[in-house]
Amino acid sequence: MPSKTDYFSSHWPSVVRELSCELLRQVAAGEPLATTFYPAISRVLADFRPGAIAIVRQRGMDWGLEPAFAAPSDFRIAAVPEVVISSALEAQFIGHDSGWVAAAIASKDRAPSVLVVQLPRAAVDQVDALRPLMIGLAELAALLLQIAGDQAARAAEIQRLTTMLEIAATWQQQRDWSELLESMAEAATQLLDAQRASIFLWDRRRSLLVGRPAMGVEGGQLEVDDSAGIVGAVLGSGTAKRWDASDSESEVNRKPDAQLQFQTTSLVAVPLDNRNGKRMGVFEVINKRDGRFTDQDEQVLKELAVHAAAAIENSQERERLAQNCDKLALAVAENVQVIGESPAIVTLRKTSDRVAKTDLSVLILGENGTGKEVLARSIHLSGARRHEPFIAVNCAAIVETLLESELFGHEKGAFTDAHEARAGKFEIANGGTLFLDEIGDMSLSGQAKLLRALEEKVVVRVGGFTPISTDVRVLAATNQPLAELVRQKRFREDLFFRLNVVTLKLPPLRERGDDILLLAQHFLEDFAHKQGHRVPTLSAAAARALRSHLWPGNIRELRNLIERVSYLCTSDVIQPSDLSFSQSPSEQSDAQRLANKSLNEATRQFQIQHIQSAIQRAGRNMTEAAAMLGLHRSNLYRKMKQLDLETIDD
Ligand SMILES: Nc1ncnc2c1ncn2[C@@H]1O[C@H](COP(=O)(O)OP(=O)(O)OP(=O)(O)O)[C@@H](O)[C@H]1O
Repeated sequence: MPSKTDYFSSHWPSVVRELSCELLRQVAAGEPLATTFYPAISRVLADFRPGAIAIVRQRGMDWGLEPAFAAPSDFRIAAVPEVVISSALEAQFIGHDSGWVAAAIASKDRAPSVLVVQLPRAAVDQVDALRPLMIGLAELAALLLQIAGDQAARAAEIQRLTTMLEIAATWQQQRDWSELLESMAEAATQLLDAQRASIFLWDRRRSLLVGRPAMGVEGGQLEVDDSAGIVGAVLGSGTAKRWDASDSESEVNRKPDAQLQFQTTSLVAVPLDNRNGKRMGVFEVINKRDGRFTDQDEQVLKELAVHAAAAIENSQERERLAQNCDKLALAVAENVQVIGESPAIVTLRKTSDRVAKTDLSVLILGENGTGKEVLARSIHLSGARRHEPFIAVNCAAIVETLLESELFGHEKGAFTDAHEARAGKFEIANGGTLFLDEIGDMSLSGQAKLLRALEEKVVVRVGGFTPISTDVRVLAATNQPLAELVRQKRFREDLFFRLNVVTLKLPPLRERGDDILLLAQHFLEDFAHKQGHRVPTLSAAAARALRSHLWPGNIRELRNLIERVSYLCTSDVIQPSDLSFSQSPSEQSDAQRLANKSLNEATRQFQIQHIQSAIQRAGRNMTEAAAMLGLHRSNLYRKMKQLDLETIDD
């Protein structure tokens, strides 16, 4: 091969120099020479009236046309006498009496090739004149072929890297573990033009390599001894290895072949190491379709292995995170339980467990502080949405003008204080649960907008135009008699039915019997734990006092009371005198508190309160309490049983 400075100097005839300038300019401009090369040579040789022109190249034992240039379609390689080609290779140039002249194309790393030209008989005399021209053209062809070869190699490298990046990107997004391994095997078989590929992950504990995918094996997974065969050797040494039938048979482990009913004839295996260099396994590709695996195949597999190891590690990390997340959700769910063993609560828990598994809308009814939000959270945490957000909105706490923006969000400048765009609760809760507390307090116009969002599953931010799809489960709660509000036209009937697919009613604490003590115990343990104290016990009298209190503030009141006791009581046993029941505002007016009740219920509640008050005033002496109430002691007991009150022995 001449060096670049030779082209335009010494021995090239000027026409070849001119042609080289023209063709190199084309190459520099990125124009392919495939179709222009032969016409250009024909021009240079025009005076010799050439017939056929071509570059032939050795292919195994035969000769074929040089694929880089498009030879004329009527060129018949068989017409070129073999001796012309072989002589040219030996002597650089030959003019043969058959009319063919040929010049060898020098090349270090390409198969031998020769420029052959057929001349009319008359021109054979001019062979001497042709010699410098042919040698110059052959040297130019060598240079161009080298450039074309370099360009093709660069294009192939770019293509390979692009494919590799695409593969790596898909792997990073792959969520399913077995699909990930299958996709790795497929990419490797394609890129290396092989029959099969497997990823062997190292199970150190069992000293096994677990190979996936493994076609034909039950469970699609193959287990081999981690020191056996080539895969074992690569795992142990950390260096890549190639093998084919000409190598020692003893190196391969034939057991997998027997299991897979397959015959390994060649293989390449490289180690799979994680980012910190820790060995994870081996990536193996089997049976090159055409010949044996090359250096380049090994290199490609090594690069694939880097991406594969990263994707496998990410996927394992994701799986670990998901498991941790599950554990966390479980731990949270354990903390958010509807505590209680009273029949009403047991039934409620059964129903709520069932609805948790669905996406049905649930309306939770109950007085203030009965645990409506706790129930809503437990439904969320027991359902498929538990890893997604739980967003609670207190509809009564938001002024009407802001409700829409709170729920649906707003765009910047939508109103005076909208200094920047903000997502609404529907958007934030996307994928999860939206808990609409105090729904009975929502204005009629707010109700209309909410209904539209629920029906269309789409929201539009205030001041915006783009519909935003939402996938939200809605749980609503109220302490108001919602059906009554519908009758009074203060709550939309259509929204009522939309929210009220399932109704769960939380009973007031005073109707939950011994649940009061279970809850009290729960809070005692909780606060003692927070303070790092021993859990105090309730004296029998204190337990009775808790049981007989009316709990207008329900569980919230109980929790606050236990919190106070936990912090203030210094003894290990809690006495009735430690229980400072706070005066509820509702207790100030029985008439007000009982206003919504039926006459029967109001009478029942009045009787309960009146009896409890008498018992307390009588210092828990039942005979005295009965006397204060103008009843016989046994009548008082009967009455208390009727009212489901716990009786006290004197
Ligand atoms: N099962 C429970 N376990 C522990 N705490 C509970 C439980 N149920 C209710 N509570 C506590 O009682 C208080 C009131 O509960 P929650 O807020 O769920 O009631 P609510 O009915 O939604 O009240 P409101 O009607 O005032 O919104 C909270 O402090 C809550 O932590």
